[in-house]
Amino acid sequence: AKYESNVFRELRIFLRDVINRLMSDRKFCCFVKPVNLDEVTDYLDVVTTPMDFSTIADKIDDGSYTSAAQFVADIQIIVNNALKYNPVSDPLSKAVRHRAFMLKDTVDSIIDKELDSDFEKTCEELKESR
Ligand SMILES: O=C(C1CCC1)N1C[C@@H]2C[C@H]3C[C@@H](O)[C@@H](O)[C@]2(C1)O3
Repeated sequence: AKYESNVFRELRIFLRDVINRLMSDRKFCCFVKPVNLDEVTDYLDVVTTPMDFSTIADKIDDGSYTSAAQFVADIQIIVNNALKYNPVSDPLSKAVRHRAFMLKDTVDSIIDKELDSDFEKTCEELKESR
C-alpha cells in the first residue's frame, strides 16, 4: 500500500544515485552500454545474460528491483560476463578483468557504507509479502 510504495520509492532513489555514480566513473566506462553484438559477433556464444549499467538504470525506473540485493546481483552478472568473455592474459583482457574486480568491490563498499541494513531488511520483507 502507501507504506510499501514509499519504501520502494526510497530504494529507487538510492539505487539511481549508485548507478549514476558508477556511470560517471571513467574507469567503468566499458560497462555503461550493452556490448555491441554487431561488433562482438561471438559474444552470445559465450555470455548467456548480457548486462550493463544502462540496462540496470532502466530496470530501476521500471520498478524491477524490490531490494538492493537484486541490484547487486545484476552488477555481479556484469562482473561474471566480463571475466568469462575476457579470460586470456593479453593486456586488454587483463585490464577488463581488473575493472570488473574493481566494480564488484566498489559496489560492495558503497552498499556496506551507505545502505541501512534495517532498510534492506524491510525491502526484503515487503518483497516476500507481495
Ligand atoms: O566484454 C566486453 C566489455 C568489456 C566489459 C564489457 N567486451 C567484449 C569485447 C572484448 C574487449 C575488447 C573489445 O573487443 C570490446 O568490444 C570488448 C567489449 O571488450
